[in-house]
Amino acid sequence: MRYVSTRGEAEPLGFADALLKGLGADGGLYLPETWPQLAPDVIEGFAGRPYAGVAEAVFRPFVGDDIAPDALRAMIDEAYGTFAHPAVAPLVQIGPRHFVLELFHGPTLAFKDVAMQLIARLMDHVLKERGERATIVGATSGDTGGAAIAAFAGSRRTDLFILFPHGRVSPVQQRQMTTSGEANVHAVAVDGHFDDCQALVKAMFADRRFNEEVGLSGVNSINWGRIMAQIVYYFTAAASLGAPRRKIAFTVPTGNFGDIFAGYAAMRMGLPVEKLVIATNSNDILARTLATGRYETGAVHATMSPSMDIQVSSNFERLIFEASGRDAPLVRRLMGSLSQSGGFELPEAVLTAIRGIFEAGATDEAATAATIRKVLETNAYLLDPHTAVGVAVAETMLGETAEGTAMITLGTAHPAKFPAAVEQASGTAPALPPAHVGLMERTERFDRLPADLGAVEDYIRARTRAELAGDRA
Ligand SMILES: Cc1ncc(COP(=O)(O)O)c(C=O)c1O
Ligand SMILES: N[C@@H](CCOP(=O)(O)O)C(=O)O
Repeated sequence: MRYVSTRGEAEPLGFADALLKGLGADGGLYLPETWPQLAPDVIEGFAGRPYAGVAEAVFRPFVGDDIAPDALRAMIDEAYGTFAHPAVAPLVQIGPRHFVLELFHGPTLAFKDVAMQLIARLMDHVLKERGERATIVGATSGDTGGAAIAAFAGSRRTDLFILFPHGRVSPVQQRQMTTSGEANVHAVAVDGHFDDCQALVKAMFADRRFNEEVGLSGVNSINWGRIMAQIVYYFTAAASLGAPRRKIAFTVPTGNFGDIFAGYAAMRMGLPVEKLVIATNSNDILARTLATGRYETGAVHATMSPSMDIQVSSNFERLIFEASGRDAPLVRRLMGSLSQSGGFELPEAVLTAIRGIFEAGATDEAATAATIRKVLETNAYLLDPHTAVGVAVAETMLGETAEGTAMITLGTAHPAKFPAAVEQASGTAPALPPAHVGLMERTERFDRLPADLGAVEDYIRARTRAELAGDRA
């Protein structure tokens, strides 16, 4: 399988190269040249199969010959062996035809673990085969950073630099990033929003000299490997509820559009999905775009679902590429307008194509809190605020789905990652699972930097050299 850039000016790459590069040299995001197809009987056969087996079937056509089948299977088994639930991603019913897909049983209690546990192993494998090292940079609004640190901590082939917005992540999220104690891990609090962190990461990729000097790699959902890993749970969840014979809709709490794009990918691979619902908090740029056709960035609002406090939604670029019939010049024009004027107008045909598959809704803080309360009262089930955004939007969409359709809302984080918000909404304080007790007492180590490219690059250069010197010693 070859991977092409959404901006059409970077050379197509094989799986292993696309995984290590992360972002195209033209600033574009990689996508498979064609979508592999899974036949209806194969999808039906996923019901009741162990998660790792489904993952292997989904990954194989994407990975091709770049990784030997036995090695791939071993990495999949190891990655999902770190999950605390035997099903990896179990479903919980919260209404007559409404289910929450729990994606938070991994090491850092958020859905990011599903992909990060796998891609850390894949990257390490490829680097080892090539005798190379990589400097990995990541931007986080809270969860990607912790998941990346848990997955890469202690790796001798990577230095990991995670940029998070200072004062804008939950205390649990911050401790997961700042207490690893591993020398190859660097948590950096940036004076700014998540969008500033993400812009810094993209600017580092665009700086060719720096990129080559440190051997840059990325683990945000700009990396195709992240999306690929997230496709699996759309298949396992849908098949366990009767797909492809039963109709399924998904609602996805959305920020950077990576998770829901994985649902789109599953659909393109043959999974019948009635609709994909984008759920946002008051940072509702995607809901506004679907309503008006204009993608317009604005001020970031701080909410109780901080990991979705995002304006520039990276993976929307992948959707535009797809919905425009893979029109790379159009993507270049729209992304140019985004960086120059903070917005762009979607052509009518692209908007119509998107509306044919996606719907979108936004909730405010009061509705999110009310949803946490209501689901606790009716189901004795505690939602985290991000999942609650999804459940609140899904409830408004259920009436518009066909009779019998099952609605699956993605449960993206464990409520104990956001105890203050959950307690304020419901009166119940969620406790960290036993494996995480003691996290809040560990010593923190992080540095604070301005949202300035030069300062961040100098910081990384200095630490990467120190790491290399340490390795030689
Ligand atoms: C808990 C949680 N929910 C939802 C999201 C949104 O996911 P995505 O950025 O893939 O749209 C994030 C962060 O990305 C998150 O951390
Ligand atoms: N919400 C995310 C933001 C980064 O998203 P990614 O999926 O592109 O890594 C986070 O928690 O960091």
